[in-house]
Amino acid sequence: MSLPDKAFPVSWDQFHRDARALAWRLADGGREWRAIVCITRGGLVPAAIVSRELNIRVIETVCVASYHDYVSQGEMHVLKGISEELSKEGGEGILIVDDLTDTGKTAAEVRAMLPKAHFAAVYAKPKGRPLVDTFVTEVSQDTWIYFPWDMGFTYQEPIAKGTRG
Ligand SMILES: O=P(O)(O)OC[C@H]1O[C@H](OP(=O)(O)OP(=O)(O)O)[C@H](O)[C@@H]1O
Ligand code: HPA
Ligand SMILES: [Mg+2]
Repeated sequence: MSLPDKAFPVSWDQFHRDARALAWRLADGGREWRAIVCITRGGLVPAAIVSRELNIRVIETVCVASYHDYVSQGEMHVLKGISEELSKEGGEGILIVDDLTDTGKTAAEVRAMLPKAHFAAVYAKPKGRPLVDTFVTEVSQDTWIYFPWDMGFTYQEPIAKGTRG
């Protein structure tokens, strides 16, 4: 599979703001969460921010891998599941956190483990959106989101160089 046409680069500042906006939305409902289950690895970063804002002290991971070579999604591997203590009662009172949902396959896999949990992601693409209870920004399906932890500073050609023959 090739890279989607459009790029949505996200800086650390922007990600922090968007993750905080997610926390505000979650706080609006006035619900109390007994724990966060974050989907590694991308969910670790928003989970740190949301847990700080909502004062949630119990953080569990569920370790899922499916994108094996950057943009191509393959078979889903659950490398580490969720503790029995947190899975009880179908995950009632649990907040699942991820950085984004794209096709929705990762979200569907984790939702099946915790059917009563609330699923939150910072960004959502249209295919994954129905699987998310709370998100901040929708990004089109033909857009790749570039997260700050995947990026580095590189030289950029001047705009004029690319536009003049
Ligand atoms: O909706 P989907 O099409 O399933 O894709 C969304 C998932 O893909 C990315 O994780 P990835 O599997 O690349 O692992 P990572 O979080 O370790 O980077 C992202 O962090 C989501 O968890
Ligand atoms: N960006 C980064 N990681 C991803 C994406 C994306 O758009 N979709 C699935 N994993
Ligand atoms: Mg992930």
